[in-house]
Amino acid sequence: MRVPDDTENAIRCVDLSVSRSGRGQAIRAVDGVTTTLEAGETLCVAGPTGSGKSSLAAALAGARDRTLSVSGGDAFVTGISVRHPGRAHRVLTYRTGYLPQGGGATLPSRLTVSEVISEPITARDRRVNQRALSVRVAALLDEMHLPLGAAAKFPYELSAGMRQRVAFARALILDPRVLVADEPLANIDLEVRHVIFDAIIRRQQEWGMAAFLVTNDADLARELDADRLILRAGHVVAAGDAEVLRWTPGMKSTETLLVT
Ligand SMILES: Nc1ncnc2c1ncn2[C@@H]1O[C@H](COP(=O)(O)OP(=O)(O)OP(=O)(O)O)[C@@H](O)[C@H]1O
Repeated sequence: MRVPDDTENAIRCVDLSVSRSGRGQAIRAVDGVTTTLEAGETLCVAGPTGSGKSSLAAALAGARDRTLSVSGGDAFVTGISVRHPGRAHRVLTYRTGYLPQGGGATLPSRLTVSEVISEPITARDRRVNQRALSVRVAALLDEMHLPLGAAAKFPYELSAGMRQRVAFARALILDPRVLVADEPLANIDLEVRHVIFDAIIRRQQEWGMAAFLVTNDADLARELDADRLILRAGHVVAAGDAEVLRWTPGMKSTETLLVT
């Protein structure tokens, strides 16, 4: 099987629609989104609650979620279709580091922090060199400003902010080409904000990691010199770079928010 590989466009959404089906009827959580994120760049997605940000992120990350389906258009992540990834799904989730919404609060409770962080590797290959893995986990703990002793602890023994940094480390363990992080700053104290910021910048500079971030934090978008995408009711209402947001005709900037 030859897996597509687009090294320029980390993410390319083409009229992408994503449906959610809960107990009731399916709804279109994301409706006709077209956007591109190039390698090495950052895109911050903002919008009010229920506007489809998390559904978009989950679809792009190839999350296994029965309530979620790509119902129109497509998106290509490093060239791999998220609508019909087929056997390339494994490569898609290998190239993409995913921090789901509430990632810190939903860590596997029976695993130690070290096991949680290394799970994306151990789940793929059980014969991994344990010593090399421990070194890698230790380096990530250090980068996340977490004590080395946290490795042997269980998630419930850590604060919410520490757990979020553990979830972030887990998203980074495979040296992803694309980071999809849903509210990466959730529960993160002001003093350690820069840890998240620095980790993203370092990887962008080292290997051109692209970052797709769900955040309503305008400061983060500014600090990362990110492009912006503003959603409302599943639609893109504005998009642009850090300086200029272009509003979709018919949308009033005052309606939307948050991103000034
Ligand atoms: N697991 C789910 N099952 C069914 N419907 C869902 C599910 N998750 C989200 N939805 C619905 O999909 C729509 C988009 O929600 P989504 O969580 O993607 O938006 P959001 O912008 O990320 O919101 P928030 O900022 O509150 O997280 C909403 O109408 C929501 O009710």
